[in-house]
Amino acid sequence: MTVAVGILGATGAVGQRLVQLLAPHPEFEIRALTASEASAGRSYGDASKWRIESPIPDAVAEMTVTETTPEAVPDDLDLLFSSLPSDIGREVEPAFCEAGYVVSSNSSNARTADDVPLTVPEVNADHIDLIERQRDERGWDGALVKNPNCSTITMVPPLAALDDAFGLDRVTVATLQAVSGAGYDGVTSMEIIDNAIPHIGGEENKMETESRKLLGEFDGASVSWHDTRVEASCNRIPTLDGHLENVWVETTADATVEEAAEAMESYPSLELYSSPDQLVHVFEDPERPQPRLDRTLEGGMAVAAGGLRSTDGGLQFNCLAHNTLRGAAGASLLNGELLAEKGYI
Ligand SMILES: NC(=O)C1=CN([C@@H]2O[C@H](COP(=O)(O)OP(=O)(O)OC[C@H]3O[C@@H](n4cnc5c(N)ncnc54)[C@H](OP(=O)(O)O)[C@@H]3O)[C@@H](O)[C@H]2O)C=CC1
Ligand SMILES: N[C@@H](CC(=O)OP(=O)(O)O)C(=O)O
Repeated sequence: MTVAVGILGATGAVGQRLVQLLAPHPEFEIRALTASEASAGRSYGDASKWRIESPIPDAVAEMTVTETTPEAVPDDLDLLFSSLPSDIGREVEPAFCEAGYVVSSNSSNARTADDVPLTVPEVNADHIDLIERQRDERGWDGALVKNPNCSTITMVPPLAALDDAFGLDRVTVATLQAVSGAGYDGVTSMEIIDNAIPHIGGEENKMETESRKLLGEFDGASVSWHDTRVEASCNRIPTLDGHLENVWVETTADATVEEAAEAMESYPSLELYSSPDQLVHVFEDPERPQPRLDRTLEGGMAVAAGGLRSTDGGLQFNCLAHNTLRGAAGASLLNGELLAEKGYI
């Protein structure tokens, strides 16, 4: 089976990661690349200012970038990936869905909308069937599916493992986020070198809401959000890739460190092409995980955890994931693979 795909916002930090992951994909084939008016009409190699460690794929470099409108892309595409700024995504993604395209989006708009599936396939693949309600209510032939914020994705797999085994009552998290999370033009070197910035606009609220939707129950019509309390504090630090997070949890049932580690390590992955063999890897070395050493675990698609210890009433641990792979492009790709497996494309 060949799935013809396009990438909206293909020239950006996440768009380039999508190209990197899609170019060698056995089933998905890149047929369209879009960006802003400034890039439209140029070759992808020229417009993208490729910044990824592996070379730009030759065939993709020669493709012409188009504007980001339904009229500008081929109408026989099976799937679109969207890595647009959220204000642009908010405007154009519904237009693509209305025109019949299925969109797997990484942008933050509409993530918490009642009829939009927000999925991490290993955690809540069943929520994808919200598409039925979305199509009924919006009259779309296409569909819109979201992956969560990169910081949220990093903590949710270990939290899901703890929730399944012991129940979750309260989560507190502090993040140390890489500069690539702000996009290529997001943080200047003068702002971030020799520094840390204790604010990332809107990020705390995303972690506090998206995590509860992801961990919620889907009854076939709507998602009841998990009732755990989640509190976040987000910080930018001068790493390039990989978000590291310090997490404190209060569990409903008591959990020892050994039981918690076992719950995380045995939390199941999926058989999708881009799924890691093991979703959460737990380090015993208290100095791990570290961004530079551990962000490429299982091709950047696994979550690394460590520093597990008991606290008064719960547990503390650290976790890490590659923000533009597992946290963004890889997350959208997994959702695309889930859409294919479930027959939505
Ligand atoms: N970086 C990360 O770790 C993560 C990012 N995200 C989200 O993913 C999305 C993309 O992020 P990122 O790749 O970092 O952003 P970038 O700024 O690096 O890239 C933005 C992309 O959108 C295109 N674009 C900008 N304006 C327009 C427009 N008016 N019309 C059409 N296309 C436009 C750009 O094209 P051009 O080159 O022509 O300007 C570029 O392709 C954002 O919503 C971001 O919040 C989510 C999780 C993690
Ligand atoms: N805000 C995140 C990345 C991001 O763009 O998140 P979102 O997809 O929720 O907008 C960061 O700076 O690391």
